[in-house]
This record gives sequence, structure tokens and C-alpha cells, in this order.
Amino acid sequence: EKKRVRHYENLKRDVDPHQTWETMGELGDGAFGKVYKAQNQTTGALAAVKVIEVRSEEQLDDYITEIDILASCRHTNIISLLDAIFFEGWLWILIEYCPGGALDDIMLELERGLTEQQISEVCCQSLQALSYLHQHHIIHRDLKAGNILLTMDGQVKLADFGVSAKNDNTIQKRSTFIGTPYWMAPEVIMCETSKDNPYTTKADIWSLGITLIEAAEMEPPHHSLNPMRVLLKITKSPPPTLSNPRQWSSHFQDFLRRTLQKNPESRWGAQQLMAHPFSYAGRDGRALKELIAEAKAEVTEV
Ligand SMILES: COc1ccc(Nc2ncnc(-c3cccnc3Nc3cc(NC(=O)c4cccc(C(F)(F)F)c4)ccc3C)n2)cc1
Repeated sequence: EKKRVRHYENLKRDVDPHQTWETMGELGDGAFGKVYKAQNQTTGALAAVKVIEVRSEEQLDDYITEIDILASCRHTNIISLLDAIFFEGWLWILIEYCPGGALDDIMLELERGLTEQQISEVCCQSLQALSYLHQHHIIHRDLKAGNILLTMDGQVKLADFGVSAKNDNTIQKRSTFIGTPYWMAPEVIMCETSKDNPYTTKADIWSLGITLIEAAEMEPPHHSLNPMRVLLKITKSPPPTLSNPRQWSSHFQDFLRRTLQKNPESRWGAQQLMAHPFSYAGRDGRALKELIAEAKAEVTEV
């Protein structure tokens, strides 16, 4: 019988991706499928491509949320979708390639955290991405250095290698996936236990504060505790602070205080934080360009 085949606006069918895209090295092997670096045969454009084996239309439906979020997000500091193709049981999600890789890998490569100027530039650009998502009623839910990609000219591109929830006005499509515990806001942890009080975009603001401490110290607070103990620690402890405050400016410390408020209502929003002197000082972008140049220089091409 005729197979029921749904039409999805952002998905191409019956186009053979091998005609347009040639895969090169492997970029990662996530829980969801393999990720390769790929090059467009016609334009030469570079992409990161997630290739997923899809056995049923229902399973395909699960990935459509992510593709729709990506297709609807057009912002200079958010990763952009190049193509989404479903061909012979395989789903290809093609994303603009960011040669710098993720911020946590860059810190591992350089074996050090970021300078304050570099952190303020990450902060400034991440806030622009968050402000855009929040205006479109999208909560990222898993902001951390591992989800911040960098381009060669020091631009931040926010990504999400897990699964994020798109919270429309009507229904809240809760993804079963919960964010990485170390970066989770206290109210998200509570909400994970009591499902009634839905949390807001302010959860991403808390995660931004944790991500800036991670950028300064290479690890988030409580990183030595196991994930279960961390959930308890975050809800029970006062907001985390930088380990060596004297190394950092009062602007940076004040910015962290505005984001790491345990009560989401007293946490500043993305728009407000963009005007804070710490993030405002990060408009320049040169310090991140230097960071990438150093990280790339370290890798001797074999
Ligand atoms: C290890 O060295 C490198 C070097 C360069 C790169 N560059 C790069 N550039 C672009 N993407 C990737 C990537 C790496 C591993 C897994 N997935 C990647 N990109 C990707 C992201 C997504 N989805 C999202 O980023 C996403 C999904 C939902 C929401 C959102 C957001 F809310 F942020 F917009 C973003 C889908 C498919 C792919 C292939 N990696 C990575 C590692």
C-alpha cells in the first residue's frame, strides 16, 4: 500500500546527498549517530554533517524539531543549517562548519582558561545568541563551553549537541533529555523532580554564569563531585563564585552575581545583561581571534 509520507518544510527527500556532498574526516561519534566534516562539490562550502539511520516516520518526526529550530534560527551567533536531506533511510543534517571547534576543546588544547577580555567577548556574543533564542521563546537548556563553537575570526556560534527543547507558546515539547548537571539552574533541578512549575529562559542565564566560570577555570563549579551529588549541591549551596576573586575585575564578579541568583526572578535577562559593563567591554572580538590563532598554531598538521 502507499506508504504514508509526511511533507516537512525544511526537509528534502529523494535527493542523493552524495551527489552534492563529499564526506571527509570524522568529527565526533555522538549517542545519536556519526558526525563528519563534509565539502560541497559545487560551492566548496565546508559542513559538519550528522548522519542518522532512521527506521520509521515517527523516528524521523523526532529529528524534525531540531531541524525546525535550526531552520528558524537566523542569527550571526547561532550555528546555521545548510541542508537537511532524508535519503534511503538515512537523515543528513548539514551545518556550517566552524573550524575553531568547541571552547572546551580549545581550553584543553591550550591547557589553560581564557583571559578576562576573551571571556567578556564570549559573554557578549553568547548573550546576543541567547537574547535571540529567548525572543523566539526557545530555551537552549544545555549552555556550556562544549556547546560554544568558534570560527577562525573569533566569532561565537552557539550549538547544541544534545537535544534542546523548543518551548512554543502553546505546548512545551519537553525533550526527555535533561541538561548536563553541572550547568543546571537550581529551579531546573527542582522542576525535574516536581513537573508542575515550568522553568523559564532564566535557566539559560544561570548556565551562562556557570559557563563563564568554566571559561575562567577550565571546569565548572563542583566538577569534582559525581553528577548525582552535584544536583543536591547546586540546590543546597549558595551561588558559586570564582575560586581566586583577586585575579578578576569587579565588573566580572558583579556580572556573575547578576546571573547566578538562585531565584530566577532576581536574575537579570539577556537584554539587561548586554548593557552590563563586563559584556559591553566584549564587543571588540580581537581577543577571541588571538585565542583561535594560538589554538590552531598548537595543532601541528600531521
Ligand atoms: C574536534 O574538532 C572540531 C573541529 C571543528 C568542529 N566544528 C563544527 N562545526 C559545526 N558543527 C560541528 C558539530 C560537531 C559535532 C556534532 N555536531 C556538530 N554540528 C551539528 C549541530 C547540530 N545541531 C545544533 O547545533 C543545534 C540543535 C538544536 C538547537 C540549537 C541551537 F539552539 F543552539 F540553535 C543547535 C546538528 C547537526 C550537527 C552536525 N562541529 C567541531 C570539532
